[in-house]
Amino acid sequence: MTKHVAVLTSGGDAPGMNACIRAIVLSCERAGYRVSGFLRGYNGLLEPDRITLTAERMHNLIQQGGTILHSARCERFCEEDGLKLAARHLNEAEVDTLIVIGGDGSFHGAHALKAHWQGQIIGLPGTIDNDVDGTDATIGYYTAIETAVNSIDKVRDTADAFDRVFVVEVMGRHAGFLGLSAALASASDFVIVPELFSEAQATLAQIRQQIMQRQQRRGPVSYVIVLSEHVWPGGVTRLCEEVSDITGLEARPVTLGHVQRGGSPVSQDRILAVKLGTHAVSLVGKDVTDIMVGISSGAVVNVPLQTTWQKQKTLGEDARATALCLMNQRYQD
Ligand SMILES: Nc1ncnc2c1ncn2[C@@H]1O[C@H](COP(=O)(O)OP(=O)(O)O)[C@@H](O)[C@H]1O
Ligand SMILES: O=P(O)(O)OC[C@H]1O[C@](O)(COP(=O)(O)O)[C@@H](O)[C@@H]1O
Repeated sequence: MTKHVAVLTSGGDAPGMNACIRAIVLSCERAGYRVSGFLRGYNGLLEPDRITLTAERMHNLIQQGGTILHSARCERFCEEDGLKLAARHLNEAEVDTLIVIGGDGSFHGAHALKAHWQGQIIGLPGTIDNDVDGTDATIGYYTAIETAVNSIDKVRDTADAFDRVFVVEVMGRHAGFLGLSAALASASDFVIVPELFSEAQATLAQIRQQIMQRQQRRGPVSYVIVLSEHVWPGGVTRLCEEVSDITGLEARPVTLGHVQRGGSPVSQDRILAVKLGTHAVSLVGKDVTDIMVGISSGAVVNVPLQTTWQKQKTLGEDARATALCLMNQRYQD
C-alpha cells in the first residue's frame, strides 16, 4: 500500500521550516508516498487538523520565512490523554511516518508519543537557538544570526555617532549560540551569554575597566554589548542602568525579540533544510524510528531522539576562546 507521511512544525518557528517541508513533499512525491501536514504543531494531531500537501503547493516556497503549517506550543500533548488521542488520530488517518520539525521540546513530545503509537517517528531540528545536541546546526540558526548582525550593525552606527553604550538583547532561550555568533560577526565589544556568565558585579567591573581603557586610548568611544535573554538579573534595561551608574555614560537598551525568528532563510539554512528533509524521507519504511536527523561535520546523521536533550550542547572551545580574545578579555594582560 502507498505509504502515508505526515509532517508538522512545532515550538518556536524558524526560517527554513518551509524549505524543509518542500524537500519532504518533493521527495515523497518522487518516492510515490502520500503527504499530509498537521497544522499548529501538536494541536493539529489532537483536533485533528490536517491538510494534503502537494508538489504544486511547494512552488516559490523555499525562500519564505515562517511555516505554512503554522506552529504552536501545546500543553495537552504533554499529558497521557493527549498523547493517546494523537495516536488515535494518526491511526485513523493511516499515517505510517510522522516527521516533526522543531526543537528539543518538540522532540520530547515526539519521543513521548512513541509509547502510544506504533508508526515511525523522525525529528528534524528547527530552532533559531541551535540548542539541540547531536547536530552541529539547526534550521533557522544561520538566518537568525544574520538578522541579529544586520541590526547590531545599525545600532553601531548610532552608537558611534553619540559615543554611547548600547546593550542589544538577543534570543537563544537558555543557550548562547545565537548571542555569541551575533556578537563575533558584528564585532561587538562585550558578550554576555549563559555559558560565559557567572556573576553580575564581576562582569560590570570588567565592562567598566574596558570602557575606561578605551577612553584613555581613544577619547570618547561607543561600546556595544550583546546580551542573551534570561541571563542578566533585571534584564537589559537594568544592565543599561548599571553600566551608566559605573561609567557615567549614556546606555540604551535594544531588544531584538521576535524579529530574529522571521525573514527569508539564508542559503545555509535552506541547504541544511533540504538535506535533512530529503534524508528523512529516504528513511521512510526502514527499521529506524524515534530518531533525529541532524548534521555532523558536514554529514547527515541519525541520532536517537533522547540524546538531543540528555546532554547540554556546548559552545565549542574555539568560539569561546575567540570571544574572550576579541571581546571580553581584549584588554587584559
Ligand atoms: N515532555 C513532553 N511531553 C510531551 N510533549 C512535549 C514535552 N515537552 C514538550 N512537548 C511538546 O513540544 C512543544 C514544543 O516545545 P517547546 O519547548 O516549546 O519548543 P521547541 O520544540 O522549539 O523546543 C510543547 O508545546 C509540547 O506540545
Ligand atoms: O515565542 P515565545 O513563546 O515568546 O518564545 C520565545 C522563545 O522562542 C525562541 O525564539 C525559540 O525557542 P524554541 O525553538 O525552543 O521554541 C527562543 O529563542 C525564545 O526564548
